[in-house]
Amino acid sequence: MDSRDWNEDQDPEEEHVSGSLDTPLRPDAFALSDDQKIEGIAYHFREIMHLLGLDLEDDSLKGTPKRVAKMYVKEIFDGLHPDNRPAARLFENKYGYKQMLVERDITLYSSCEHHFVPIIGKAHVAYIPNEHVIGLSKLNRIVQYFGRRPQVQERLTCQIAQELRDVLKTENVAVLIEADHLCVMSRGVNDVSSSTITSEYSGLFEQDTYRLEFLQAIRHNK
Ligand SMILES: Nc1nc2c(ncn2[C@@H]2O[C@H](COP(=O)(O)OP(=O)(O)OP(=O)(O)O)[C@@H](O)[C@H]2O)c(=O)[nH]1
Ligand SMILES: [Zn+2]
Repeated sequence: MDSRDWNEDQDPEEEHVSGSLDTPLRPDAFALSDDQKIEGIAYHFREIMHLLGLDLEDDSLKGTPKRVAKMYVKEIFDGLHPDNRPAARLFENKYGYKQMLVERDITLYSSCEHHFVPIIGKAHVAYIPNEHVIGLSKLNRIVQYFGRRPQVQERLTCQIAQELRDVLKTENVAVLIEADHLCVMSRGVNDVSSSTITSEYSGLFEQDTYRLEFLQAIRHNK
């Protein structure tokens, strides 16, 4: 493949207005293999470095285009590919557990889709089970999967909540994310003290009692 073909048929003026929670993807987003994507991204990243005036013969810099491309495709953006959606390990709720389960302080790494710099934070999730409970680590994996995309924090929050509702077959779900955006901290307004909180509550969590119990649980010191 000539990596310069990448993106050729996309009209840069075209507006992508999506009414759904889905990350806006091209219809042919999965037409290329990972290796083809890495080759194309490395080519273009080399061009970016070249335009910045960097010496691509330097032994520390010459591997960077490929390194960045691999990092995008295989690591920080691998949540774009549905093949990487975590399998949800469910167990029968034999114990009849009917209270809320809160998994708090889940490490969150994501990337700002406006500037392609990191979003770093914590996600707190809760649900009230019906017939099934989920393996705890799968809650972390769901957060990780949706974090590993270019994101805005609002969509990230809603995507995680929707996935939990789908997987757990219950509306009784809460998600709260508190995060620092490097695009706000290290450039632009250069504000290192502000942080961003987003939340989504559905089912019983729309009621104050449940919401407050959740908020209290995530604020409680370990
Ligand atoms: N709502 C929302 N905005 C975000 C998020 N991440 C970054 N942004 C904002 O996206 C906006 C992009 O605005 P622009 O004016 O196009 O970009 P900019 O010129 O770099 O703006 P500044 O960051 O103010 O310098 C900025 O205000 C960012 O702070 C997010 O998760 N949610
Ligand atoms: Zn940003």
